[in-house]
Amino acid sequence: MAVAPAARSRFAVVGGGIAGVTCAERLSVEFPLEDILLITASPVIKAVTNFKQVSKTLEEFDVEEQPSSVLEKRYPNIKVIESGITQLKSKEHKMFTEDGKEYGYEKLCLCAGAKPKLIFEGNPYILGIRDTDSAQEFQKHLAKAKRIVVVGNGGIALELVYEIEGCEVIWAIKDKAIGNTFFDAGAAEFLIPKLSAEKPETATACKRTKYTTGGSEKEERSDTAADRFGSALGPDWHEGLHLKGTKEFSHKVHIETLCEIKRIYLQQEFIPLQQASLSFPKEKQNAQPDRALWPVYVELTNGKIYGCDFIVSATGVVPNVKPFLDGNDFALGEDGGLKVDEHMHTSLPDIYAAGDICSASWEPSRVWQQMRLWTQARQMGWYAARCMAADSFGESIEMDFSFELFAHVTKFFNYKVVLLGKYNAQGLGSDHELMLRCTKGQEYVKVVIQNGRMMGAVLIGETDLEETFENLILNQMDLSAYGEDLLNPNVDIEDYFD
Ligand SMILES: Cc1cc2nc3c(=O)[nH]c(=O)nc-3n(C[C@H](O)[C@H](O)[C@H](O)COP(=O)(O)OP(=O)(O)OC[C@H]3O[C@@H](n4cnc5c(N)ncnc54)[C@H](O)[C@@H]3O)c2cc1C
Ligand SMILES: NC(=O)C1=CN([C@@H]2O[C@H](COP(=O)(O)OP(=O)(O)OC[C@H]3O[C@@H](n4cnc5c(N)ncnc54)[C@H](OP(=O)(O)O)[C@@H]3O)[C@@H](O)[C@H]2O)C=CC1
Repeated sequence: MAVAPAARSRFAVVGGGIAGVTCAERLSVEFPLEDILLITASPVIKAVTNFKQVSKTLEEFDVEEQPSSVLEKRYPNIKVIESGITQLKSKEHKMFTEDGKEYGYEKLCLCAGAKPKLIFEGNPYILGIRDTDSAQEFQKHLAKAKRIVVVGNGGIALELVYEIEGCEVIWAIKDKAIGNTFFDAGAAEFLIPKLSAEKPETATACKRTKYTTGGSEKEERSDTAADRFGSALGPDWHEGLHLKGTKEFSHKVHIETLCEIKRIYLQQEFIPLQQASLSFPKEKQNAQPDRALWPVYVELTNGKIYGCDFIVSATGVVPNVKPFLDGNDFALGEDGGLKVDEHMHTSLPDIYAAGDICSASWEPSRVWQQMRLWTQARQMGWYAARCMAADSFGESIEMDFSFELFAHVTKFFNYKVVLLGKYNAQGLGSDHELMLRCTKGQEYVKVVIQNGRMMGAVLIGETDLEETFENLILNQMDLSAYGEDLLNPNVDIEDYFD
């Protein structure tokens, strides 16, 4: 295809998710007289609205899907190009888009996000959930399903098993307890009863980030890069969806622990093997006492076999670096993300990265770690823009305060969940103690202590402890003298440390 002559911008950003949009907005404020180019494969952008800093590091905001024209109206020097980048030529400071155009840049920030890391990729019975389109596809399949298998033990699986109604769920996890990416076995134990309870009609109010699809009618689209690379969903993504199968019950979740999927059989492969009783002892075919026929069968590494309508692979993400960054010599982290230093700079000159696409490769604070989350996408996008500005002015810049302490507020099983610092004692070895307080059905509080200092905390329920604990982790005060009083419900901990 003939390529149109290059338009050159001083600043360009790739990606219309939270990281890219926040970066472009900040650049637009820093450089009001420059055109800021935002190139994105998605037809809508994700904008942060109603941002509120609730404490030093905890933040709340709403996220809205908007047409790019709304962003351009709010920031007249941002120009949005809706076309996927097919190739980056970093040595020439040039990018090429699907619609045959070429764009030059002086400084570029890559915010192309990540995509689901699917098991058995390519199998038509495996679904992943990332963006609005894949969530709607999932809903469509679920509406006809009697039983599904969910694989994975992180954020998406936790949300799905709780939200799905009227469909049996076989949840296959590698670990002993549910929710390994967010909490420990104690918290899992606290949450489990919710899976057998009726779901409340309306969710209880809870302070956290909210997600809305506002401002745009979804248009009919052809299969362009936009469909393949939508922005990631986020908090409350399931609220607008009807996640109901064909049955009338609320929850019916069966958990298979310490296992992975070994093999997947289509019905036409499975039935002859079963009839010949070749490799499937009857006692292991747990899930078909009714002798129902299923479109697909899953063999787990524990030897059990389940028939189901389809499988959800909620098994994490891989940063979106292929194929458009091929041919450039980026240093990659172990997780496949673009390595960035403390100034969000990749290994290549004039190229920065932020959000799910990047791997934080600086020496982090003792109580911060990267997790691919909405809040970190916003913080990184904002900070990357400030670093790009500082480099342009030849100024130095200090690491943003948001990277001092890991802080995440979310909601699982309709409980408010706050995670602070090394909430799971990540990287602390065995040299730490845990303190717990739990009231069944109400709250679960876990604190991680090392050398008398608080290193992390998990707060489930309306504990009101987040600000005090955030301060205690940040100031690293020696808490040895307080002992058990730290979690004594009869001691007003806030007054104690005022
Ligand atoms: C189902 C689900 C639920 C989630 N829930 C939460 C939650 O409750 N809390 C939380 O904090 N986080 C949550 N997350 C994670 C959060 O959504 C992501 O971490 C965050 O949105 C990442 O933002 P990003 O801007 O880095 O990437 P993305 O949002 O993925 O945006 C990437 C952008 O790059 C564009 N792009 C990709 N390739 C190209 C290309 N070649 N050329 C041009 N543009 C390109 C895409 O179109 C998109 O606009 C959830 C994720 C999912 C999938
Ligand atoms: N409320 C929130 O904050 C939410 C956040 N998110 C974010 O969205 C992104 C995508 O979510 P999700 O897909 O759940 O990713 P997560 O990274 O949260 O979890 C992935 C899970 O899949 C497991 N896993 C990985 N490979 C396999 C495999 N081959 N077989 C079985 N299990 C496997 C992982 O185990 P192991 O860790 O042992 O590898 C982990 O339990 C994440 O960045 C997540 O943080 C999503 C939903 C809600």
